[in-house]
Amino acid sequence: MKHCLTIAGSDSSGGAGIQADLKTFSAHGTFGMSVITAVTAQNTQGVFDVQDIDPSVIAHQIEAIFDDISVHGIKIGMVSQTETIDIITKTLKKYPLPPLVLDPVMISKSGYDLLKPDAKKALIENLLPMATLITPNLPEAEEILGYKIEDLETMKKAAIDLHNLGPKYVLVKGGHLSETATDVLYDSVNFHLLHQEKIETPHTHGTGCTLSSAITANLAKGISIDEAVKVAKAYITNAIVHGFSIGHGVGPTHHFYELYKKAGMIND
Ligand SMILES: Nc1ncnc2c1ncn2[C@@H]1O[C@H](COP(=O)(O)OP(=O)(O)OP(=O)(O)O)[C@@H](O)[C@H]1O
Ligand SMILES: Cc1ncc(COP(=O)(O)O)c(N)n1
Repeated sequence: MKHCLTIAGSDSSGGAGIQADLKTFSAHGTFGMSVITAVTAQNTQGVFDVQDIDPSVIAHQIEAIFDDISVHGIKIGMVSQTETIDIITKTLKKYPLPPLVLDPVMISKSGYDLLKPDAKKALIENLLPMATLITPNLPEAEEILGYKIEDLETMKKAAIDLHNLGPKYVLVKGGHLSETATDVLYDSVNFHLLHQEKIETPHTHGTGCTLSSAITANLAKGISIDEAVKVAKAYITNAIVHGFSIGHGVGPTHHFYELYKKAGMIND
């Protein structure tokens, strides 16, 4: 069995962050482990509070895992502040690393800053070059590059410019496009377009977390980058199709729909 590690923030409502990552790892038949960078108080309606975890505790979590257990894939999500990024970078550099997927989480769907604006520089300089793959959404790619991205042509240009910042591969996600949800994968030579019609649903909490964890699990299994992203795209699309309401706002995606249906837990 492959072991996948998420280094990210906790989402008390279970739709995004560490909780979405662990569900995704399990759904892919891998063993999930976590390093918690921050604890958020959030639900389907918003983020209400954040407690950053002390950098030494972040370092100790990483060391506790790597000193004892083989890690076959790493996903990094919410990293919150410069001190957090610095300690993650410094501690990970002590170990040989498996494929590392960086989701450069900046602002929640509900509009809360999950990365302090002054930490953008550390994210770009320290974490981007360590990544096998980065998975920015359009606002994140715009924030890193400083120009507007609104169609496939500018997504391709952004992928090349982001690749020049150090990651081996780049996936620019099109969930924020107005017409389609087409993503662009750039492997330093070719573009792979992952076409998908927009699914009409309000329940998209944690889509980016889920996609990056699904890719991580696929890479941990030794699947090639283009196939890992293609299979993960099918996974997130299915998870969005079966997204559901659990509160009064933006509900989560469904990781175990087929399993629950087979077990007679879903009747539709
Ligand atoms: N309404 C939708 N229909 C189909 N696919 C979608 C939809 N919304 C997002 N996606 C897909 O979900 C994946 C995640 O993309 P998205 O742009 O939502 O990430 P994100 O904004 O980083 O998510 P999060 O804010 O939850 O981290 C991408 O493959 C994107 O194309
Ligand atoms: C801990 C954590 N990590 C990531 C997200 C982004 O997810 P979304 O944009 O769907 O709110 C989040 N809300 N919380």
